[in-house]
Amino acid sequence: MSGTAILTADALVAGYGEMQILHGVSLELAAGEIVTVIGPNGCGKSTLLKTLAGLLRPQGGRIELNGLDITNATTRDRLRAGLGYVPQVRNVFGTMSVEENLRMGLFAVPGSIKDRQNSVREILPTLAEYWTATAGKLSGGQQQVVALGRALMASPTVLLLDEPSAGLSPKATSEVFHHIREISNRQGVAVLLVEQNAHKALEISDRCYILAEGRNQIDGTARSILNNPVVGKIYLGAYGEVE
Ligand SMILES: Nc1ncnc2c1ncn2[C@@H]1O[C@H](COP(=O)(O)OP(=O)(O)OP(=O)(O)O)[C@@H](O)[C@H]1O
Repeated sequence: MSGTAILTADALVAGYGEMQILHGVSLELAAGEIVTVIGPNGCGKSTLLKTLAGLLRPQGGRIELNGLDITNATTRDRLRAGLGYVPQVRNVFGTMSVEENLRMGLFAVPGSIKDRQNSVREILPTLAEYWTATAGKLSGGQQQVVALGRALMASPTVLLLDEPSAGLSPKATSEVFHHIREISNRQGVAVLLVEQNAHKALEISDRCYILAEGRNQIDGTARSILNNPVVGKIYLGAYGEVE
């Protein structure tokens, strides 16, 4: 990793009731980095993001954001400290307009709605095309951009994105990934991405963590993971032929 860590997870243990899913997962994220977490179905990728976002209380380990211990902080406090989260499903308010969806992004943090909306529209100019539309009537790709926009309203320093390409066409996936790259490049936001679409995600990523059975397996630069034939065969093979 280059630069100082903005988000650190150390030896996270978490799960659901008696069922432990994460058995000591650790990771670091620096400002402006895009880092992808990949791994087999059910290995705990979404559980990791939920734990970082504060939806699941860890049974062990520590999470720090900007040097602040947020291990037991509420989701609201995490949001205020600069942690944004876009879940995989139900990530827009379907009956509200795009403009109203973005307003909702500022519910827990102080700020001028108009100023923030203007700033978000500069980073995601495509929002202007469907600004007054009802969010639930938009395509999957457009809804994903709305979800990104809503998360950006709170001026996060870190964005956690759970499978932003889920259910999208290859074209829509490329567009969403382009927006993610822009958010990182132009705003210096650190992005932690969980993805099934490992190849495409790695193409826009700086680094990668591979999880298996709730544990860290391999990590390295995205390039080294993409170029490693053994890793490619085991972890990327299933996705390698998908455009
Ligand atoms: N709310 C829940 N209650 C109980 N078990 C759950 C819950 N959510 C997930 N699990 C279980 O936790 C394990 C890890 O799930 P998780 O969604 O974190 O995996 P994942 O790596 O994101 O998988 P996928 O790639 O399929 O989305 C799975 O066995 C899953 O069935």
